[in-house]
Amino acid sequence: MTKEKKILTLAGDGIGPEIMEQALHILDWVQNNSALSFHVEKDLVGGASIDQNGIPLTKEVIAKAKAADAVLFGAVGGPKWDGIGFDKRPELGIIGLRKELGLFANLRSTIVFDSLVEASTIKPEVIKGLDIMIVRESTGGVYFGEPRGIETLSDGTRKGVNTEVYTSFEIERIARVAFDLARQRQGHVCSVEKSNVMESGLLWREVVTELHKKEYFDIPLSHMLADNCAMQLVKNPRQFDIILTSNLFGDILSDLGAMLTGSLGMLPSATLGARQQNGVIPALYEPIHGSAPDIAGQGKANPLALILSLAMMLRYSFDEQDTSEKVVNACKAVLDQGFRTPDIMSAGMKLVGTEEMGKAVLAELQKSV
Ligand SMILES: NC(=O)c1ccc[n+]([C@@H]2O[C@H](COP(=O)([O-])OP(=O)(O)OC[C@H]3O[C@@H](n4cnc5c(N)ncnc54)[C@H](O)[C@@H]3O)[C@@H](O)[C@H]2O)c1
Ligand SMILES: CC(C)[C@H](C(=O)O)[C@@H](O)C(=O)O
Ligand SMILES: [Mg+2]
Repeated sequence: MTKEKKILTLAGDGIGPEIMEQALHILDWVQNNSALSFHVEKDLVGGASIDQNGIPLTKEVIAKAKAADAVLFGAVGGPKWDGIGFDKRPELGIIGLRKELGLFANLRSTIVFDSLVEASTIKPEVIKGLDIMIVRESTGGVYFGEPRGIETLSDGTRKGVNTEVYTSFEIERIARVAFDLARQRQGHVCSVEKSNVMESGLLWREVVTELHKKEYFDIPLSHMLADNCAMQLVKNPRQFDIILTSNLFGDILSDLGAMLTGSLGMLPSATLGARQQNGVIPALYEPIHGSAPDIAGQGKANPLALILSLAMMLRYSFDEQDTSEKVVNACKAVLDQGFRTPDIMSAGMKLVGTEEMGKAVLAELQKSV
């Protein structure tokens, strides 16, 4: 009998709760159809937590996240909380969890499913078969660097400051993740920075090159400046296998990657920390998109990015490759059958809402047993 796995679900704001509801049905199915058994606890994060507790991430939630085997996360933020200061914004819910749990490796899987080739705004022949993993550093860089803030100068004008900081330890740690993944995928790594204008970028390039020379010389490695990378991702995205990059560049390039796959609603992610003494790797799984305030509450959101994040959870946290593949294949099958939420809709397809899409995936899974 496998030990019960603890999962903390944090649905968050906007479309977060809508897509989480569908993911939880899939989780139930997994529990009933695999050796895994789950203890699922739900809590508040982001704006929902601000409304209830006055802050976006409570100590209790941090403690529950640390005690869990995995966290499944929806999305945070929205116009309701726009005026709140940076020390209390809903987005601190996710940034704080990454920092508190030491989740430094954000893996953003950018895959174009065959039946969605037409949903992308990029020509089919450019993106067909695309499979990129963006390895984004997620506990450092300009998101956390000091000094930061907004100050009023003596002449009454104001100055906003953020600082990009990377240590060689942080760069080497995330580079290892990228190289190890490349080895598993028999792939290659493109390391992306701005070493032409930023010292942190130059250090990034030096550290990655050093590590590659010492321990990963069997893996093909290239370097690219981030602005060129954005252009190359649109021009010829299949030249990439693994993109290794910083927190900020990874954030931007992964939204770009999402549109290659058809929609922000299609891109899942896993954010992992270092293995702890008890053998557990802290992990959080979330779609890369936000709370989508423009469609929240309308039952239109695409739940597939979160369901695919759940599939990543089965793979990376619970070593359930078969069940993970079943979930991915069920998502592929519903797309092959023509089910489309509005974000991926095209002529001749079957327009469905969040719930119908979730049910269609579940129905496919039920067929697979
Ligand atoms: N991890 C997170 O929680 C996360 C990530 C990104 C943005 N945000 C926050 O979300 C809020 C809104 O940000 P934004 O509008 O810039 O980005 P967003 O990702 O919420 O939305 C951008 C666009 O993509 C669409 N979209 C996103 N997810 C979708 C889905 N699953 N199905 C269909 N369409 C989808 C939205 O409708 C919108 O048009 C902000 O407060 C932002 O800080 C949170
Ligand atoms: C909400 C925000 C803090 C977050 C980020 O910038 O990391 C989001 O855009 C993401 O991509 O996960
Ligand atoms: Mg983002």
